[in-house]
Amino acid sequence: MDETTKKKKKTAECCGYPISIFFIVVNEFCERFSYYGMRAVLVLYFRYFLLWDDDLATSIYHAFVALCYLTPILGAIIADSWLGKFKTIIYLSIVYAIGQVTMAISTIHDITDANRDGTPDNFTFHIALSMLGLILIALGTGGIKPCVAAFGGDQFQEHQSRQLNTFFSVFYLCINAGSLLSTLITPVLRAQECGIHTQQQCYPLAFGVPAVLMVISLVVFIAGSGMYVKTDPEGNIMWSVCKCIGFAIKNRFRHRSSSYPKREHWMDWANEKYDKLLIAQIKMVLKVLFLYIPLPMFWTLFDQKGSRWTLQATTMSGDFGAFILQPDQMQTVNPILILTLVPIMDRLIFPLIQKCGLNFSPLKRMTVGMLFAAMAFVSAALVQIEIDKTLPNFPSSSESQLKVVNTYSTTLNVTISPNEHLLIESFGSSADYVTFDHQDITVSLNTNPVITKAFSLIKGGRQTLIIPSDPTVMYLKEDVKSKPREGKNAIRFVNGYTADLNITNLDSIEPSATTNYTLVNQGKRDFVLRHGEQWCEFSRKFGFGASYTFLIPSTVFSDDCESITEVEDMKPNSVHMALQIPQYFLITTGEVMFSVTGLQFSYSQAPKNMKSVLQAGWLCTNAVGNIIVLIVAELGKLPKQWAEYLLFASLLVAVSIIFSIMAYFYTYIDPAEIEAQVRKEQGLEPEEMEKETIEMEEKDEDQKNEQGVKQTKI
Ligand SMILES: N[C@@H](Cc1ccc(O)cc1)C(=O)NCC(=O)O
Repeated sequence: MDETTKKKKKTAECCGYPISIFFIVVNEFCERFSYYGMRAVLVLYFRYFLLWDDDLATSIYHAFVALCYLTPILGAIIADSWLGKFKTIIYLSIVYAIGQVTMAISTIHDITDANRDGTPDNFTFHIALSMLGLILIALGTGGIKPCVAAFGGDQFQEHQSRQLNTFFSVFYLCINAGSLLSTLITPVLRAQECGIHTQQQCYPLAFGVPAVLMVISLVVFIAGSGMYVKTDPEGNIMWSVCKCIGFAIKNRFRHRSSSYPKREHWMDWANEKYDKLLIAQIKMVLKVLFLYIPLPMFWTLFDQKGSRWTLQATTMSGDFGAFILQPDQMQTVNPILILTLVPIMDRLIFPLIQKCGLNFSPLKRMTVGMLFAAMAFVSAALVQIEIDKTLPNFPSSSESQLKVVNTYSTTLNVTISPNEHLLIESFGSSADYVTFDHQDITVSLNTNPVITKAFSLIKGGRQTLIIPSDPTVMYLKEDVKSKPREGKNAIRFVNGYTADLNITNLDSIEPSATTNYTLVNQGKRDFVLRHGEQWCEFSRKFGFGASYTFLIPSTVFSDDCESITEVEDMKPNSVHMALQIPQYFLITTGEVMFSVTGLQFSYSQAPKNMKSVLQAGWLCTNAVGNIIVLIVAELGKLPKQWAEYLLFASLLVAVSIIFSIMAYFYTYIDPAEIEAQVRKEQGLEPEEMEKETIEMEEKDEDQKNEQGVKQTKI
């Protein structure tokens, strides 16, 4: 059907739904698979392929997500004023697919690995290519986002309003089915090994599969081509809207004297020059955009699932008996709950509320959704308080902490000036860290003769004083001072053997030396210790987030590794990750009430020619929410994490109260009805009216030049 045709065509239906919806829903499933699948491994790619540090990786990741929610404005402008939704989706999906392919290519290390050592030789090439890929992806995914939902809505006829509401729920289910599958699959693909010259983590596969899914998404969308209802772009509507608003403000200012009668709405000051229909449409959009002002706060809390809550999970135990859950996998609870909650809400809760005679209007649902999100953060705060009880007492920025490990042959009396006395047996350690509020210390050992040595401790750090078999060379070794990342365990070895030792996956250690920390996953791990022909095997079962120093004695080979002792520098996590389920349940219930409803509301309250614009406005609230997260992260945190969670919860409660007041004064409209009424008032038939709107806009510039601004005194 020609895009210039203005009337909706009668569409083929199945069970009361337009068949074209099938293609849109499958397209959305594939696209969200592609987006979330790529996002799931993106930070790891930055961190371990491009070798960026944690801060840079996290900042670029959040900046990318924010960009993905800002580009919808561009997509909406292109769709509503130039290409129409159908062509915009096709063209921007091509850009998106090219972006995904570019991204996948940028992860092939063999392209620049001339020396075949498994790492790229030209990082600039990989960074440039991946940034280009990400920009194209952000443009594509953000650009099509407001168009796809609105285009789906356009497929419904007026008599299908019940089906239209179900469509938005099914649409949301598809988003979450796609994202759930991809967030489970792409990390597994990434963990495979692949490569031409050397075998490395398979990022090309982890990014390649989302690229393929994006191509499939495009093909599916094109396949439905003949069945879609395609509404026209209305000319440069955004430009007309801006000019009309500008004129209203200017005209109001010109007539600011009290001798001019007031007008019902400030936009009515555009009456002299602009068409009544356009003014009525702008009023509708502004009313909704005004309501959006408090909404970013919801996303600020919601998007912390991926950051703060995942970090919280790294301090918890993911041992569920039958399976082990990694901290970042906990996020998949969100789409799983969406898939169960959306049908329950739609089929059970909302109809039940309606049956009870309660008016649970969209804006009320959104307010309740915000309150649920606030409760989720209260729940997160309670969990945090439980975790804090089990966390070590880390030093403040002005303190230093010290532990002593004795690998000398006898028990030692260790005096740390001025008045710390520790009795430490051979191959043992002090019970816990001793905290100092000064850095310079002197250590004395009761050896014969007494050995005394001065040390300067690291401010805000944790260190261990290693006393080797020759105590005169005792030395400080820096310890981990936060929970190891991703729930892993940090381990190291002190070599009390008389010669160099080789330990599986570690460099050779000299006698009396201590290795740096190595991160090991939860579960049983085996290490082989070797010196020349001699070897023994040492096994240890690890939990989550602990840190150990293993002391290897000189008798290690004669007793088959039995005599290796373990010093627990940091206890394993003991609070179970299942305690996060209530907060996930609350935030997801909030999401269903807030986000699914917001999507429907944005569509239903927008005039026909500005539906994508309003969808973009809705998505922008998400971008602003992400930017707030970035700012809060930069400004620093409250000293206690639970206090920060409570602060966010209180802010959202305050915002939801403001929103409920704003919502109270909002009157729901039927844009089509208002438009018809304005047309009637002007005595125009619908088509005549639309023609006139376009003509007026075209004439607008000429009129301005010929007559100047028409000044009518009212
Ligand atoms: N519930 C989110 C999707 C999601 C899935 C997995 C995660 O780890 C986080 C979020 C959702 O529906 N978002 C809307 C969208 O359009 O993507």
